[in-house]
Amino acid sequence: MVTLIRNGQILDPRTGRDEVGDIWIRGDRIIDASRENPPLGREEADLVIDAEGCWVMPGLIDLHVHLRDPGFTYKETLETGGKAAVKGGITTVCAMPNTNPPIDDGDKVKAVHDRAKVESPARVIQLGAVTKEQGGKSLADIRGMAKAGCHAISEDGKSVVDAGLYRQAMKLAKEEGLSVFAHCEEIRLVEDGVMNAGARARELGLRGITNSVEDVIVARDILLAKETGVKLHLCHCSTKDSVAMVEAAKEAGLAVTAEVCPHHLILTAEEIPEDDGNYKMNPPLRDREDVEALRRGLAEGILDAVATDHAPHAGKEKDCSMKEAAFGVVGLETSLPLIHTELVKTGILGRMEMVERMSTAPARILGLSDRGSLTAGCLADITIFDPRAEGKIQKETFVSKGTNTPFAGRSVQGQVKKTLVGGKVVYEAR
Ligand SMILES: NC(=O)N[C@@H](CC(=O)O)C(=O)O
Ligand SMILES: [Zn+2]
Ligand SMILES: [Zn+2]
Repeated sequence: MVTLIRNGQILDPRTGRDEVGDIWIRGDRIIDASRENPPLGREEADLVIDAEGCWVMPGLIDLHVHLRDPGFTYKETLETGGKAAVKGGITTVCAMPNTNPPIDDGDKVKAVHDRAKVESPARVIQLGAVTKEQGGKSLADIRGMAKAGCHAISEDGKSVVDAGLYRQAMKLAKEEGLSVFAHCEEIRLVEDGVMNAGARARELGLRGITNSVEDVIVARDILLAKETGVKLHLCHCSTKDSVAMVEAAKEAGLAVTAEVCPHHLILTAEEIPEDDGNYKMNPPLRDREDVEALRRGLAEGILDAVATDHAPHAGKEKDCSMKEAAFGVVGLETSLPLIHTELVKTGILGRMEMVERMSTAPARILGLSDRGSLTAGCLADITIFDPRAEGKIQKETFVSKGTNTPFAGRSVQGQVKKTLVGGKVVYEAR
């Protein structure tokens, strides 16, 4: 099967290619072709996709997603999460292991990978837990999970409190060539906080989460990574001091990378209109100066990647006071239009930088040399995005089981038109 994507604005951060052109696909790979040297006549392609006026970019890679499968399938499944991903232009997701049971051995990683190939239209990389049952007491089967292709370990949902155990995990991860994806939260500093500490929490009569909850663990984890030499990836950075510490770590030459979520880049705690559980996530929405630091960090590449931390929950777990609500918001279907509208259209991020932070950098962090680019030989995982389309975020249209978003009703510019995974069209806008 040969597919031709015609006349799109090709955006490939790995080569810097930014021009109107064609992409040719044979089977599941992109093939070497230029306008002057097409592999076939246009009539001979099995499928021709007209991408005029659209951006053609390497499929987005989301380093941080909760698919809730197995065990919490009332919130999301491999199928619904995978469909939400490709609708959002995301072709590979890293699934966090805080399922039920938690993914803590090689067989559990393999089981998700086997099922995902059948059930999810997006590619799924299952990350492994750091400790057995995410219990924080003994190490998970890190070697077995590495063999099953987990790419990284993460205790996401919490931090490993025991620094000694965490250091052992890092040493083992390094031996196995795995990264450690760190959720940074000093639980003993949380004191039942449910939103950012500050004026808005006081006005709403809610307990606050200070920046130090994140910052002290970011510092600890960077120092442990320095000692062990493991590749450390910091999840959902939300504070200005996190950005400063990542910058310092990079200047010191450490193998530290970091991600930031759309909600932390766009919303502040001050903008939380009322005590509504749909504004509750971990880490919480922060102050304006944190948001400014995150934006600067992303623009300058101190923060490497945008990841959604897609965290679906059932309606009854979110449509309530922040005191009762579960932590987490969805993001797969809204990330690209939000980042395009709020950061690219506003001039904070170039369009090429956007693609770099959402595809090329995540591929590099995961060590996936055949994704994150549109060069010949790469997997034909491709997102076709119309930057002109006007739209609104409407939960009613979500294919995720989760509708817990703080962005409902918001106007956005840009829409995913088609998503290809391995050369096959897996999503098409109606
Ligand atoms: N981010 C969240 O608020 N919630 C996540 C856990 C996590 O990412 O830490 C979840 O699993 O629901
Ligand atoms: Zn987390
Ligand atoms: Zn998470």
